[in-house]
Amino acid sequence: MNHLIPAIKVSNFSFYYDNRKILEDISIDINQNTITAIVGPGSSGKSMFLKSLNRMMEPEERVKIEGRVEFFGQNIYERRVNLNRVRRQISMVLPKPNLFPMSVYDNVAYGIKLVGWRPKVELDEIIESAIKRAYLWDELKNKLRKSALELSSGQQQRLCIARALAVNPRVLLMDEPCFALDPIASRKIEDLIQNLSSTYTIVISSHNMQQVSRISDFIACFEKSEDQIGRLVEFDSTSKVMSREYVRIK
Ligand SMILES: Nc1ncnc2c1ncn2[C@@H]1O[C@H](COP(=O)(O)OP(=O)(O)OP(=O)(O)O)[C@@H](O)[C@H]1O
Repeated sequence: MNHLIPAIKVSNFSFYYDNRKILEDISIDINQNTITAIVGPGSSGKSMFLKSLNRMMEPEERVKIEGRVEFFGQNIYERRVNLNRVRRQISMVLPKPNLFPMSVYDNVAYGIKLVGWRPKVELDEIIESAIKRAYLWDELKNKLRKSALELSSGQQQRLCIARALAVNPRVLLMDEPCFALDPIASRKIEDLIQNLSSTYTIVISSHNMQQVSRISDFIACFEKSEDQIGRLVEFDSTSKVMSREYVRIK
């Protein structure tokens, strides 16, 4: 892969919760328009790491951080950073669809309205475009006023992706996006993620190595050592990590 440009550059990042060290000394470049998969055993800090990339875990009394997370050169943990802007540009999708009990349309509109008022015509256009980018338009164009909770789990998760896309992010963080889905719905999400990577930078956490080998360009392997601290132990292109994995399994 030529001309890799880091969208997010993490340097010597450590994360503490209630004075307990959860992640230690993570350094990694998340390259623009690539899919980076975070893998590792349970409780190795994958979710905390993802949430650290858009400052969802805000440093306060219980949360402390060390090191830097730079988004196109700007440290997002600097005080003067506009947090709403960071979270808009680095958008997150959670493991289980977290839609509100409102219509399909209103769910996607929700995030846009938080950002500011827009005329109805413009809102309609943004919502249509986001649903199209999530490859859901054909399925949902006649159901925009129906409750989002009536959709299948796979459709709900893709609608969450549409909602994340509607605010025009540059990076999509996806924490086990296929967690609650059957294999067919999972494959649709995988296809969608691959298509989106030409426009967006994507970071996904997953327990499913087959899925990771199918869709990612880079793999970051986290481990939890005896001291219960999560560390990055390997980061390389997917082909290299998978070939080493193959040798280990053999
Ligand atoms: N809300 C929380 N409060 C306190 N500690 C937490 C919280 N969420 C996670 N932790 C702790 O942080 C550590 C890392 O958890 P995290 O959820 O990031 O791991 P993970 O690798 O994503 O796990 P899994 O694969 O099981 O989802 C664990 O030791 C966990 O107990």
